[in-house]
Amino acid sequence: MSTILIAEARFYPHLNDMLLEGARAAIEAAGHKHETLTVPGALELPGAIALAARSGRFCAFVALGVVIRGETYHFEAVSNESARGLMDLTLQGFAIGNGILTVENEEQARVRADPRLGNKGGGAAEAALSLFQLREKYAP
Ligand SMILES: Nc1c(NC[C@H](O)[C@H](O)[C@H](O)CO)[nH]c(=O)[nH]c1=O
Ligand SMILES: CC(=O)[C@@H](O)COP(=O)(O)O
Repeated sequence: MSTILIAEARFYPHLNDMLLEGARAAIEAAGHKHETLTVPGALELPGAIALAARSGRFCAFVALGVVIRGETYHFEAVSNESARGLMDLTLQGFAIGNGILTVENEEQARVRADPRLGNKGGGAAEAALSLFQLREKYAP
């Protein structure tokens, strides 16, 4: 059994709670332990994961957050840079599932975050686990 770190950006707490529920359920169903850290927004997620990884305590990471389009270019900056940061870490060999929703409105986010509907938190956890398993197989 290994520990997976869930990093959550708590910008929209009620939506994040659903992502968290799905991610935790998927990790537990796979027989792993999990811990959760919280940061203010999605832009902090890659840095938080990079820092936590230095502890050497986690076999995989799940990034959870919700970015909803506003009036300015900020949406693109937060959406694209959080994804880029996570991908940079992934290509360095970290097993990371990206569960950051980038949506037009709250209803789109709700449908995707709800574990009984889109369950994107659970999907991100399963993606992290799949990369972890590949690393165990090819680069143990
Ligand atoms: N607008 C959203 C943000 N913005 C905040 C940034 O992520 C960041 O925390 C701030 O710029 C300080 O570095 N974050 C989200 O997670 N969702 C948003 O919709
Ligand atoms: C991520 C966003 O687009 C949003 O939260 C920021 O809104 P705005 O562009 O209206 O400042």
